[in-house]
This record gives sequence, C-alpha cells and structure tokens, in this order.
Amino acid sequence: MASYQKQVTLEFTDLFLTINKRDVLCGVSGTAKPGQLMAVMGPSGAGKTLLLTCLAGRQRALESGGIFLNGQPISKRLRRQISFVLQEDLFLSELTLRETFKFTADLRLPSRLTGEEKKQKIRSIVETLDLHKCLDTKMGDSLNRGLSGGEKKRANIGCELLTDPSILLLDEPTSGLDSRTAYELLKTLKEYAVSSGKTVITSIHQPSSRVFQLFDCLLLLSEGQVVYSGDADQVVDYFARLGLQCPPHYNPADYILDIVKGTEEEREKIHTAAKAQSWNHHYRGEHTPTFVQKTFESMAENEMREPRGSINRALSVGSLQNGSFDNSVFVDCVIDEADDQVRSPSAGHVTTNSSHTNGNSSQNNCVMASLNTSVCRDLQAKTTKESQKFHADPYANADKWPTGYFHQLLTLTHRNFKQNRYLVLSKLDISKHIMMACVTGALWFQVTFAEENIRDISGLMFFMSAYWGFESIYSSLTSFQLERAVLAKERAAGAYRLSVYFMSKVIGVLPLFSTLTIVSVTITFWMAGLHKSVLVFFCYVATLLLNVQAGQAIGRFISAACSNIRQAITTSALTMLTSMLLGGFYVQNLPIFLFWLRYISFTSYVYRALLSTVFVLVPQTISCNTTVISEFGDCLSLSKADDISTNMSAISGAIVSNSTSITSTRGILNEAQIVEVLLNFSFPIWGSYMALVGFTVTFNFLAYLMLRFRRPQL
Ligand SMILES: Nc1ncnc2c1ncn2[C@@H]1O[C@H](COP(=O)(O)OP(=O)(O)OP(=O)(O)O)[C@@H](O)[C@H]1O
Repeated sequence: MASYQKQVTLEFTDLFLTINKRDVLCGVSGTAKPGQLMAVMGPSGAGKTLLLTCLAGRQRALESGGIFLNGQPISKRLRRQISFVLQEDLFLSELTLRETFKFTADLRLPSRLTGEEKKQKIRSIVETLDLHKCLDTKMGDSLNRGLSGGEKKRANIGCELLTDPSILLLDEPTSGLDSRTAYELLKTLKEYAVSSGKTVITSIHQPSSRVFQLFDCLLLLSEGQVVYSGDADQVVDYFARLGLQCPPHYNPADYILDIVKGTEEEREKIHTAAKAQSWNHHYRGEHTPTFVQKTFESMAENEMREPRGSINRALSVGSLQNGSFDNSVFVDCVIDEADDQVRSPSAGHVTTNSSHTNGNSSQNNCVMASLNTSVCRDLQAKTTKESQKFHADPYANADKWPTGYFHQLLTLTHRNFKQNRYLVLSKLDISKHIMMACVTGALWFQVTFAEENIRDISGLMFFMSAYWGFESIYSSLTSFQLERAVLAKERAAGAYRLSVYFMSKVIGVLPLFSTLTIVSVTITFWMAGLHKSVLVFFCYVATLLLNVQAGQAIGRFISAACSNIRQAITTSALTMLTSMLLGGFYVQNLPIFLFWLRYISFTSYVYRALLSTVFVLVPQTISCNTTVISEFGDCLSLSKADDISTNMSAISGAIVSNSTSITSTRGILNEAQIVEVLLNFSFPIWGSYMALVGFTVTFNFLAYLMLRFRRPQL
C-alpha cells in the first residue's frame, strides 16, 4: 500500500484522567514506534479504551500528561495523522460497502487526489482486507442484516486505513470474532505496520497465544496503571523474575491477565514492581519529549548562573502546549532540575528525577506563586518565538479540512440521498402514502360544496395538516437518530464541517419527501374534487410542502435534543398531539389565558392556510338552504347571490362557478364568513406561510445548535 504519510513515534507521558472523582488513568506512559504492533491489555475496566481515546486526542477531560508525535505535542492538525477504529462498527445501514468506501474516500482524502487515485486506494484496501466478496452488500444494522460481524470490523478498519494514517489505534478489533478471523485480522495489521512503517496500537481482551506472538510490544494496564511496558515476548520472563512463574504450555496472555486480576498479594507485587520500574513516571531518558530534553540541555549549558532566568525560558516552552502538555507538571520538573543544578553548579548533564507524583498540583501552586508577575509577563512574550523554534508543526499550513465546503456539501448530500432513498421511498412507505391518499380521496370523493358538507371539507383539511405533520416529524426523527453515532464518529475524525452535514441533511431529503408529498396530495385533491382552479391546487400543495418542512425541522430538533429514540418518539408524539389540539379544529374557543397557545401550533397555520386556499383564494359557489338558518352567516338567495358573485369576481378577478345545482329553496354562502366561523378568527394566507417558514428556520437552527453542543463522546 503506497504511503504518503511519514513514520511517526507516539510517546505519551504521565497521563492522568479522573472521571466522577475516580482515577481511571494514573500516570500512564509509553512509547509506540513505527513498524511495530503494540498491544494494550488489561482486565475489563483497566482503562484500555480510555487510554486509546486519550491518544486519539478525543478525551477532553484529560487532566495532565503529554502526548507527542515525533517529539511534538499533539495538536488539532497533528491529530489528523492518527486514525481511531472504534469498538463499535458504526455505518450508514443502507449503503453498500462499495458506496461506504467511496464516500469515505471522497470525504476524508485530500481534494488534490484524483478520482482514479482514490479508487486505487480503495482497491488496495479491499485487497489487503480481503473484502471483494461483500463489496455490493449493504452495511446493514440490527434490524436488517448486511455484512457479517467480521466483514464489518474489517470494513471499519478499511475506512480508517483509507486516510493512510501514520498511527492507527484500534479498540478491541477482535471482539466478536472467532479465533481464526481474529488471528487473520491481527496478522494483516502486523503486516501493514511492518510493510508501511506505520505505528499500530490495539487494545485486546484475551488474545490466543498465536495472536499474542504477533505483538512487538505490550502495555499492560491494571486499575488505570501500567504494570508492564516493554517487549511482548519478555513479559513472561519479567513476571517470572517477580516470582510469578507462568506454568508450561500456558497461553502467556491468559496467564498475565490472571495475574493482574489475581490475589491481593499478587497485585501488590506487580504494582510495587511497576512503581520501581517507573513506568508511570516518564519525564527523562527514553520518554523525555524532545523539547524538554533540549530545554534541560540549554539550562545545563548556562551552568545555572541565573536559575530563575532558565526557569522562565523553560516555562515559556512548557506554556506553549495549550493544554496538550501539562505546564504545571513541566514547571515542577524544571524547578526541581534548577534546584539540583544550583546546588551543584558543576553538573553538566540532566539527572534522572522521579519526584513527580500524583500530588503535583499543590507543589505547582507553590511554584507558580513564587513566580512574580513580571516573570509571567516575560513568559507570555516569549511564547511565540519559542513555540516556532521547538514545535514547528509540519502540518501547520495544512488545510483544516481535507476537502472544501462545496465538495463536502455535494458528497454528503449525495450520501444522504442514497441513505434515505430506501428509508423514505421504500416500497412500504410508497404503498402506505398512496393507500392513504386513495382512502382519503374515496371518503371525500367529489365532495359537493354545500353547507351540509362544510364540516366534512374542513375535516379533510385538518386531516391533511395533521397527517403530513406526523409524517414529516417522524421521517426526520428516525433518520437523524440512526445517524447520530456515525456523525459523532466522523466529526471526531475531522471529516467535515457540522454545518455542511446539516445543510446536506436538509437538502438530501428534500426531493425525496417532497415527491412523495406531491404525489399523495395530488391524488387526494383531484379525487375529492376540491377545486377546479390550478392556482388553488398549487397553493394547496405548497401549503402542505411548507407543513412538511416545518414538521421536519421540528423533528430534527427533537431528534438532536433527545438522547435516545424512545425519548424522541415520546417527545414528538406529545408535540404533534399538542399542535393538533391547538390546531383550531377540535377547540375553537380556548380559555382567554390560553389563547396565545394557538400561535405555537404549526398545525393551526397549515389548517388556516388550507381552508383559506380552498374556500377563499378563488371563490366558488357554496350552496346553502334558505329555509333554515345557516351557521355560516347569511344564506343569500339566488338573485342576491348573483350580485355578490359578480362583485366578488370583479374584486378578485376569479371565476365564480354557478354550476352547482341551486334550487329555488337554496342560496349561496359567503366563503370568507365560512372560514371566519370555522376558525373563529381570520388569518391571511401569506401570514400562515410566513409563520411556517419561521417554524422551519427557527427549528432547523435550534437543531443545529443541539447537534453542535450535545454530541456523544467517542
Ligand atoms: N464516561 C464514564 N463515566 C464514568 N466512568 C467511566 C466512563 N468511561 C469509563 N469509565 C470507567 O473507567 C474505567 C475504564 O474504562 P475503559 O472503558 O477504558 O475500560 P476497558 O479497559 O476498555 O474495559 P473493557 O475491556 O471492558 O472494554 C471503567 O471502570 C469505567 O467504568
């Protein structure tokens, strides 16, 4: 596999992490070298996943410690050299493996690569991971079977390998695989590390002895601490020297895990030995980051004539790490070093110091307190130059994103379209909507516009508002919830901007759902014979399309705000039912103190707009019986009606149909009065449209904010 990334050594020093007041990583240090396969082992809960998350730069709660790539503190851009294969295989279920690779390549490979180069990379990965047979199989999910567990795992690794990372981190890639497949997978990873000089670190639970032999080095964790760090083939000898002899013909991996989870006495022994080995205290020697070594060297060269000056210089370097390196820890080391040197000015080299321990924060406070403000100001002033000198980031000028805005938008929209095509335009969904349209059309078939049918017609308008409200909320609810984990994974990998994803989400479902809405609504409209005017038809469809947009925006917001699908379904049902109740069909005379609630129901705007469209936009004759008192205002006799019709035609320019059979006992109703009676208060069509656009924009914006600030950690 051709490689365009360089070889990288990953060093991590004294990583401390506390979650819920519990120390889950306690001074973990280690080094992973290019061309090597490193295993992170330990019993369940030892901290393997958390360590990998820290190394991938995704653990924001990391309290202290440093992570260095070729001696340089990890930064947002350097992080791009690291790929993290999560334990869960998160994919868009409706895409095939071929499409998944294609979209991943399009999103995560730099734009400068041609289409052919990207294809070549995909071919090479498919070859390496032996995935030919399933290229056209859907990824699938728990409901719809797709790739097998092993294939999915390899696909997961393949997607990360596509970016040709310098460092590949894998969280338990063999979980759920049989021992043969697990061995094949690890063998492939080992070959990959050796042949392309990559640094591969994998956590693993209980490897077989064959798999264990593949590891070059081993980091063994117990209760968040390193109890062994070194060559994997030396671990048995190491434990033997502690008096913990591995029985013959025993799988070394099983043995060391047994010991780590063993008796109190055994655990005490290995923890004490680990402390003596200082695996948890690496600031000097092999694990000393390059810039720290350089600082110490320059301090030694100064012969410590001016200790505080040297401290400042060292501090200025340490302070540049912007959180990726614990300055206070560094201060501690440097001060200690300076003190040593002052006490022994002739010392010309850096000595090993293991004074850094868990309780460094109070020490650091003292140290910081001892520095006067002018020193601090000096420190600030020095940062930029020193930073450039010691930490020139070779990726500093690299683009923040692998591809441009429009490329991301096109790719994500295309992907959304493919993913949702099957969900929105599934045979089941199409049949459901067509069936509903036909049933509705049949129930209101060629309804006569007469007074006795007005309630029925308004019932149809309300049913359409509620039906498409529910449909649109639920359609965006499910697709969003299902994609949330994939979004979090891809965002963590820095694949694209969230705003682009969101835009693509809105655009991607637009043609699909709109087509379905238009087809279904058209069937109902013409079957029911709601109007002969094309203008009325277009406004009727437009109103329901706006309804769909507002509903989908609300659905997106609920989907982004709720942490699980159950919560989201309950919230959306509650929202939609409330919106329906306030829609103006069931209750027209709300208590005065609840009257304002009408304005927060998007269904009420749709209902109003539909009634106004059908009854008022292009008036048509609505007959009434002159012998009884009409509930919709005056029932005008035919002669008066003619006058009114003529007047209304003149005002609106509309054609008034007199085709309705009107007998001498029948008159006609004023359409505006009907709407007023039905709605209890009038509202212009354009006002309803504006309100629906307002709902769409507001809830889309809120959904975006929710996604930005409420993301699951991976
Ligand atoms: N978000 C969290 N909140 C509270 N505790 C957490 C959280 N994440 C991890 N932990 C705790 O940190 C410890 C280490 O977790 P981690 O997932 O790294 O273990 P692990 O070694 O990967 O275990 P396993 O092999 O079972 O996956 C566990 O005791 C776990 O309960």
